[in-house]
Amino acid sequence: MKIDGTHYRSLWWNHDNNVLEIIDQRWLPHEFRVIPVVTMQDYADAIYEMRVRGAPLIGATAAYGMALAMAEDASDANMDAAWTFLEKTRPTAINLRWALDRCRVALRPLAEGDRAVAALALAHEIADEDVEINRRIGENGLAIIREIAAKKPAGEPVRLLTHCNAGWLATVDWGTATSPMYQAHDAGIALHVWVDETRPRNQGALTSWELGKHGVPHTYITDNAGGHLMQHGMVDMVITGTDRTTRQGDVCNKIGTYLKALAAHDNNVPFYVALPSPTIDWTVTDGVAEIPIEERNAREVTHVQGVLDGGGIGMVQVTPEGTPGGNPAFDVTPNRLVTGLITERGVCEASADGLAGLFPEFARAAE
Ligand SMILES: CSC[C@@H](O)[C@@H](O)C(=O)COP(=O)(O)O
Repeated sequence: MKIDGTHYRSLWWNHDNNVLEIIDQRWLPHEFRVIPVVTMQDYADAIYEMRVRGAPLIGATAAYGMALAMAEDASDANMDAAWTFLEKTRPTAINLRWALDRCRVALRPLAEGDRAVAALALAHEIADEDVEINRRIGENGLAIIREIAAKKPAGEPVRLLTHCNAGWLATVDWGTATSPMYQAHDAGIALHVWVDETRPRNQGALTSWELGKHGVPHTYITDNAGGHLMQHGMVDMVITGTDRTTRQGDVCNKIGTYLKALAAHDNNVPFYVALPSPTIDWTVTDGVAEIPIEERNAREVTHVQGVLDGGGIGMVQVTPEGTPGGNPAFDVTPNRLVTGLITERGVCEASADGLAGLFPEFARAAE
């Protein structure tokens, strides 16, 4: 993704200082700040405090955290301690555990003296793979957008709706839900994107920032506007990301996704989910019953961050003093509400058969 002409990933390795650098997303869209991640505590804080966020980016960050742990002490005991320390930072996005498991499986058989170099190489590999997966999701999603565009009157844009930020900032590059948007825009297809604000943390502002930087026309809307827009024929397709998708295609994503899927179903609007394969949890069948939903600090609901009238970034309280806030951060959309899953290997039905058809080796291994 380019920011004012410079290409960025959401994280990168600083070879001069031998340290990971990240874009501190807490300050976006108002300030673009880059910070180093130096200690194990920095890694845990970066994930928990959402300096990095989005399922794929959390996974890649955790892999670099494991690399730091191996550079400090490459023993089995420290590997297990780092796994536990990082895994507990955020419970819902499966990419975190997926990345930590992949590191542990690859590193365990190695001699302790070889683990630090191998762990860093593996973190780079996971980051690079994420970029390629998302590029391919973009190609596969582009085909769907093309089909919709072909049926529209000349000059009318394809109107998409997205929830949260499943963008470049939530991955290492491209984004998942936004990758088809960027590729369609770059292919000359006229688009307009409705961007849900996504309370409580307003990740829609991140999506708006990204789309703006890429020149994709968009409008920031309240979370409650989508149903109305769909009733009035103003949405051609919904695309969201996912934090964990079950083997039968139930999709757990940012709170409010389920309501968008219900509205889409009621209005015959296709509802697609952009799904990188590391986000599939092959051990889970029923998403509503089995996926742990992160409950975050109520202050994220009772307060909102933004630019203050006098300048500077600050928090304002929106509730009466003492009102309790509730903050479940994700919800589950059952597969029956999902039109299709856009993966790096192609598009499939949101079902056990659909996923097993595209990823037979993982489905078999999970049996
Ligand atoms: C490609 S990102 C997919 C999801 O991780 C995204 O939609 C989302 O819900 C992010 O939640 P967040 O709490 O901001 O980490």
